[in-house]
Amino acid sequence: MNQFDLFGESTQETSDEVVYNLKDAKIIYYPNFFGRTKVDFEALKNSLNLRQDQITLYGKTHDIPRLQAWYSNDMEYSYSGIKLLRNDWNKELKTIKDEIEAITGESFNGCLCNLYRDGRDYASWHSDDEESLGRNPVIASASFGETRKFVLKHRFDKSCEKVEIELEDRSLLIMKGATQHYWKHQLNKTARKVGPRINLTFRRIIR
Ligand SMILES: O=C(O)CCC(=O)C(=O)O
Ligand SMILES: [Fe+2]
Repeated sequence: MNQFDLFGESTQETSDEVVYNLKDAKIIYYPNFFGRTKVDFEALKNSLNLRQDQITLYGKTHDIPRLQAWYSNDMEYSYSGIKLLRNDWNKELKTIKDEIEAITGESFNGCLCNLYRDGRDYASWHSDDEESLGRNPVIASASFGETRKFVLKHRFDKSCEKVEIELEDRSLLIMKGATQHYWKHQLNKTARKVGPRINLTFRRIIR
């Protein structure tokens, strides 16, 4: 049990902390991390400058299977050949960022926002291992809306079992240590009829 308070008052409210003991990874899950935050789903969604970005693979251009937006102080961001348009922090993201920073002791200067409109939207296997994040980045991943399944698999050791985590509304997942070097992750598609989900991944760009 990890006791903490998002607004610095003393409180009996607690959040369970689930620590995953994995080879070559440090992953902590906080269900209901944002239980008392004032930001709600619609306000958050409306605050984001979400866009349909495109990716070019083998000479063909496709819509990526979700909407996204990039927020940061002044850093541009790109991955897999997608260059994101930069936005200035807004009130909603600042509130969420402050709450995460208070608990993790980290400081983030960027946030990649994803909107999964329904079960057809997803994120395919990748690691958040862009050079701009440096070695052993801390990624803080906040979820709002529909619960969706997040899966991790070891990149090299096939004897490691896949790890599945149901990322619930108002939860926070921290990935740190060597996780991005040794593991890939994805956000599964689902055939179930599901509502929208917003995922915010706070990052620290170092160059
Ligand atoms: O939606 C998620 O939970 C994962 C998103 C993700 O992996 C990313 O943006 O790098
Ligand atoms: Fe990722």
